[in-house]
Amino acid sequence: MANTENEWELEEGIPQVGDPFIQQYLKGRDALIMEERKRRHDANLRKSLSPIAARATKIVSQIRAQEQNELWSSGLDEVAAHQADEILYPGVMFNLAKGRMENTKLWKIVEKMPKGSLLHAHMDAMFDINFLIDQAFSTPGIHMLAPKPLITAHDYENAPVLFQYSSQPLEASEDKPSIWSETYEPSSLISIQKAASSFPKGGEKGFREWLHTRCVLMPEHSYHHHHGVDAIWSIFTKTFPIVDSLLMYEPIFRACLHRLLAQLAEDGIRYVEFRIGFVFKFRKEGNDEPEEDYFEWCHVVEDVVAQFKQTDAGKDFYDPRIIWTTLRLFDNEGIVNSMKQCIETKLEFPNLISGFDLVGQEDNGRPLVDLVPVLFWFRKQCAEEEVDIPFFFHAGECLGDGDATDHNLFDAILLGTRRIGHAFSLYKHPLLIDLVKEKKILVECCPISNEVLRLASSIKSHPLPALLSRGVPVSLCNDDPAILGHGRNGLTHDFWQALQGLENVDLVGLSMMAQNSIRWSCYEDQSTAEWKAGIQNGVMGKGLKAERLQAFASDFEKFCEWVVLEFAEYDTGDD
Ligand SMILES: O=c1[nH]cnc2c1ncn2[C@@H]1O[C@H](CO)[C@@H](O)[C@H]1O
Repeated sequence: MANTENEWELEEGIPQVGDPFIQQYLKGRDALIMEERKRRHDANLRKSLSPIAARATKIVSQIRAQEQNELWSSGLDEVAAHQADEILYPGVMFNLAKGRMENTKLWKIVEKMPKGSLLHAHMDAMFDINFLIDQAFSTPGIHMLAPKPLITAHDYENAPVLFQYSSQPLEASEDKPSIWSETYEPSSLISIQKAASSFPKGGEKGFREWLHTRCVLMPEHSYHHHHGVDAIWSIFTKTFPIVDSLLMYEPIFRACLHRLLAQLAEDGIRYVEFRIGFVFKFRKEGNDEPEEDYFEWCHVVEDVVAQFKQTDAGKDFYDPRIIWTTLRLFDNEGIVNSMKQCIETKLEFPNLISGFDLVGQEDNGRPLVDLVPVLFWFRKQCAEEEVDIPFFFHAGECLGDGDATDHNLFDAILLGTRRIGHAFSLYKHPLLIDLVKEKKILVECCPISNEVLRLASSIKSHPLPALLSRGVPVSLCNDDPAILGHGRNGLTHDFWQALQGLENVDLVGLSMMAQNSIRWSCYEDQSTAEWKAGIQNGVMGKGLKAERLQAFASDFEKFCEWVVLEFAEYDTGDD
């Protein structure tokens, strides 16, 4: 067959691959590809791989290729595949891939990989909702309230509801009309037990299911990309008050935080910088009155961390820190009040508070340029109080090209942000890309969040590779795993998506991003000069950061040894 083809081609005068000038073309082509690779984020790391890491990388890429061929094609014929909505290909949307993804060899590998630090995660969006609901039922005194009764289907889906601790006896709820009745007295407290047993759609079981749907984005929400970003944000933002109101009672918060830290450690993460919007009210155990400030909340965080570090799972975990966040849609007064609280809390808990940011939908909130006066005020105030609270701004989490949200990137950089949250629109800014590299700013990239919140419909259409190819430092983050539908804490899903969906991202690429997460961790207060030196010197530097990079290097080497042993059948030996 090949011969006949060949003969035909020769007769026609078609040059053959072996011909010297075609070979020369191919050599030039390879050289161009290699030349471009030198600009990639992981080019240097690739040159300095240990032999075992090089072998593990090849093995992982082999497994990826095999799974792409065997697992990520449905085996159904075209019509059946369409009917079953099972059209599988590498890079298929997160929620459609999730179940299958968690049963792959690639998953087993990524799960085991040491992942460094988690730098972009909203703490209140990280607690497994079913666990939270269990806690609400098992903790004495949890009550439900709503500004108006929930009657219509629309109310069930949208109306605000909250939870609150109260010392009032259970019987106090007994004779009151429940939340689901026209005669419910607005904002009166009904015990969660009564609210659940009187739930018209299936009692406690139905109540638990309903509550769960009010606290997470369902897969269908993420599929409907044509509904746009604002529509999903409107559902997304309604989840937070419910979750926060449950979470911000001391006994529940303690149980949830301890469990969360254990899950992160289990996933190979050794440090986390939590963002949390300080707009909730925190109640200490048994207190009807909420705290006025966040000192008690900070005490609890420190206490739970200390307890966790006593456990076997927590012994290698580094002390987490908190990026203080406020909402970008607040007016100046609201933002300044939060800034004052931030400084007050920093003075009291210097080791806990690491930075400042503004959260909430960027398109729907105030752009950074509007906030320049208050941000300058904050800087001055910090200087007067002799505290260092660097910025870690969200910016460019949008589809805009040249609109106000897109322009947040300019301000984030000009205002000296140390990292940028999302920077989804950065790939459209050649000058800013150069600046980000020059100023050593890291992009906290959250690929699954961007998919679910409808900025990209798949990892394949995500701007991550556009940044990596230009040598922008990136770390992968999970943003809001409990609400977005990751179904578990950790970075395995986001790492897996990048590895499986992007041919250019292999084990070296993942390792680079994990190392970056350590280099850009704000483990301790540092002046700008110290911070930059720490990043610049990396593993060769002195101090905490260098030590932790060394620890990662040794963990990663052990992990590579495991890959080589565990998947020996894929090992084709050294080059
Ligand atoms: O991806 C995000 N971009 C901006 N804000 C966010 C994102 N995820 C959560 N929040 C915001 O953070 C607060 C909870 O800590 C919530 O206000 C939520 O809207």
